[in-house]
Amino acid sequence: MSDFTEINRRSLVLVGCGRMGGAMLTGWLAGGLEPGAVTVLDPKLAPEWQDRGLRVNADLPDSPAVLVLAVKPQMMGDALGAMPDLSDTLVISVAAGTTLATFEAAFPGAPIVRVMPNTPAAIGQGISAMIGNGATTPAHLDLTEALMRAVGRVVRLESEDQMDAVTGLSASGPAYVFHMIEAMAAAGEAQGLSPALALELARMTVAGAGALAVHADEDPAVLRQNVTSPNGTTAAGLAVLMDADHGLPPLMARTVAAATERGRELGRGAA
Ligand SMILES: NC(=O)C1=CN([C@@H]2O[C@H](COP(=O)(O)OP(=O)(O)OC[C@H]3O[C@@H](n4cnc5c(N)ncnc54)[C@H](OP(=O)(O)O)[C@@H]3O)[C@@H](O)[C@H]2O)C=CC1
Ligand SMILES: O=C(O)[C@@H]1CCC=N1
Repeated sequence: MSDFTEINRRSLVLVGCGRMGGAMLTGWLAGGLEPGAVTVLDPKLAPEWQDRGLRVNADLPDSPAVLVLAVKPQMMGDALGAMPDLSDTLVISVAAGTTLATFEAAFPGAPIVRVMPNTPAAIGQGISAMIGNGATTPAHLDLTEALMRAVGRVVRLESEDQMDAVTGLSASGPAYVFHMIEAMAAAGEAQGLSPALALELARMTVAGAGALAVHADEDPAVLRQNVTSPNGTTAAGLAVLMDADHGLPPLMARTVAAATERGRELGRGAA
C-alpha cells in the first residue's frame, strides 16, 4: 500500500478519466486512495466509474493535495480554462507534448510535475517517467512517485527535453508491442496455423519473453543469443529481422523518431 495519507486528507482531483486516467485511478484505489477523497471531472465518465463512492463532476474541493490532468493535449486548453486558482496544489499532467511552461502560465507559482505513464499501468505493470518544475520540492516529487508507483515502476528524468523521446518510446511503446503480436500472429497464419492458435502463440511468446527480459539477470542481447542455435531456425529468422537496412532496427528508429517528433509538435500547440 502506498502512503496516501496527505491525499486522503486533502483530496485528489482527476480531470479526464479515459484510458490513461482510468488506468491510474484503478491502481490508486487499489493502493489505498479513498474513493471519497477523489473528485473526477469528465463529462462522459464511463458507467464503470459510477457508484464507486467517487465525487463525480462535482464542485472542486478547497485546496486539493493533487490535481491530475489526463485529457488529450488538444483538450488541455479547455480543461485549464475551467480550473480555479490552485496555488497550494500539486499539479500533475500526463499529457503528451504539453510543456511545463504551458502549465506554469495556467497555474503561476504552483508545483507542477509532468509524468509520462503507459497503459500497462492498468494492471500495475506500467513505467512512468517524471520531471518537475522549479517550484516542486522533494516532497512533491516523492508524492508524485508514490502515486505512480501504485501503477508500476517510476524513473525520474534529468531534463524536460527527454520527455518527448520517453513518450515516443515507453508511452506509445505498448502499441508497438501489440502490433508486433498482431504481425507475428499474421505471419504464423501465413505459415498455415489457424488464426486462434497463431494469436495465442504470438501473445504468450511476447508476454513470456517480456517477463523473462524483466526478471532474468542477462541483457536482452544475451537472452536473444540463448535462443539462437548456430545455423538453426532463429538464426534464419533473425537474419531477416536484424537486417541493418530493411530489418527492425531502422524501422524501430523511424517509428520512435516519428512519435517523438509528434510529441514536439503537440508541445508547440499543433492540433
Ligand atoms: N493512452 C495512452 O496510452 C497514454 C496517454 N497519455 C496521455 O494521457 C492523456 C489522456 O489520454 P487517453 O486517456 O488516452 O485519452 P481518453 O480520450 O481515453 O481520455 C480523456 C478523457 O478526458 C475527457 N475530457 C475531455 N475534455 C475534458 C475536460 N475539459 N474536462 C474533463 N474531461 C475531459 C474525455 O472525454 P471525451 O471522450 O468526451 O472527449 C475522455 O474521457 C493524453 O494527454 C495523453 O497524451 C500518456 C501516456 C499514455
Ligand atoms: O498516442 C498518444 O498521443 C498518447 C501519448 C502516448 C500514448 N498515447
